[in-house]
Amino acid sequence: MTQEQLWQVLDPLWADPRVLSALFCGSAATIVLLKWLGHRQIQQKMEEARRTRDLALERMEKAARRFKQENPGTQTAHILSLTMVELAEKLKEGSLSPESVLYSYIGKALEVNQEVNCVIDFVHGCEDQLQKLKKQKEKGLLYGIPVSIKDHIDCKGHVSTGGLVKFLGQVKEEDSVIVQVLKSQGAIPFVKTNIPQTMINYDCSNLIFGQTLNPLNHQKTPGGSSGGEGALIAGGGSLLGIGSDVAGSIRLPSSFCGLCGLKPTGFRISKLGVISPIAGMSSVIGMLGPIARDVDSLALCMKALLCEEMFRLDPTVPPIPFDEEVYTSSKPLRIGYYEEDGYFQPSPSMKRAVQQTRKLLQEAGHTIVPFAPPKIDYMVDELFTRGIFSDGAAHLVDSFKGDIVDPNLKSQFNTYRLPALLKRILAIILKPIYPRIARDLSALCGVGSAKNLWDQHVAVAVG
Ligand SMILES: CCCCCCCC/C=C\CCCCCCCC(=O)NCC(=O)O
Repeated sequence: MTQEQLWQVLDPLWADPRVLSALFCGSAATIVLLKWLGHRQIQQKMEEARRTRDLALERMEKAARRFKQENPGTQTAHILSLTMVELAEKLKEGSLSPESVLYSYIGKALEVNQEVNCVIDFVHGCEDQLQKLKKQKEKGLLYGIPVSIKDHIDCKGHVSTGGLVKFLGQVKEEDSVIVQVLKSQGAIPFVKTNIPQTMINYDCSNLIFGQTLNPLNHQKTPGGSSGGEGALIAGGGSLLGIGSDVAGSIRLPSSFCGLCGLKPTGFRISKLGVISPIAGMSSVIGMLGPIARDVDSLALCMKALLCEEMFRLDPTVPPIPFDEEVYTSSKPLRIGYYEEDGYFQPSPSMKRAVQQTRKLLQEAGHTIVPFAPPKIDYMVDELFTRGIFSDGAAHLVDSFKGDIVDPNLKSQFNTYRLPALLKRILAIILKPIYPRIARDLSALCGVGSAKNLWDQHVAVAVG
């Protein structure tokens, strides 16, 4: 049949409004059906992940119960009350067994989880790690210390979800480098903890595992993105956690939960075996780091991590060990501080904390120098925000494909996915009334070209 003959057959049909409306309704119904099927598939995957999580929690419960029955004399309350440094000493000298410590923390983590929903998986290999440790002659710096691990850090046999459905089912075949190093130092990674969807957020909620609450006040968030860590440690269910931080993800939950956290200098710790929805973004350097109840725990963790094993497993990590001399030195220091950075409004409690710290440092003989962070608007808008979103948020928006956006992230996500032209027009309109929002919107357009990205990297390097 020629094209002309085909049109002769079709022409009268096209002119018929019933055919047109049937075609329109059919297409609309197909789109709705496909969307519904996609949605249902996502829901099913999330339900499956929740079932797996519930089974893991049951397994934890059984392990803790069995240990309690077999060891009724275990001084759980005493173990849980010790600082990490005290615990490490007792484990090393043998006055406490790694079993008693691990199972005490498994039991407590379950209790805290019931209250604030912070644990998403039980690292079942922890019981094998325990047996392995007992056979080793050499005791590492973290011998017998249970450690909680943020969701996106790979643990062999477990999924790193990023709070995203697309990663569900992808069971990791290897431990991340940081988990390998922790184990080589005698630590026992025992649970994985909750995060916000994608981790580019300061709350702690995703549609797979739900919202994590702050144990100090259930009306509040524990902060994010290492919010599961913050909640678990603040609740007493772990005494050392590994989080990650690009733009506050260790520091915010530590602050919101009354804990200590450290974002180490860039590249200090290996990130091999860690997932990220913005992998490739290198204007603001992300790092893994510890969260704990006190500074000495952070120092002990860093001392343990900055070891030959880390430098061997990831040769891109500078082989510089922890500087004990600097850490223990009592030489007076010259320390800069500010109460307000001229951009973000500090709460009265934040100001108070800075003032109290300043006073204590002065009393300890240090020289305290107030300073104003230079070119703050340029630093925050052009180097930080435009740096994180140098691709115009394209990678982040892509990571939501095949997923449902958590309601907590909806306004954030909707802003990111606006076309660049619209963001630019809105920025121009809003500039006279809301200059900061206008600058944010402009920064969210990204840098535009590879040439501009190189210029941006230079600007970050020279300030
Ligand atoms: C009209 C509304 C305008 C909204 C403008 C939004 C501007 C957003 C600017 C900055 C937000 C950056 C959020 C970054 C969170 C990063 C948390 C983090 O460190 N994650 C990494 C990790 O967990 O490793």
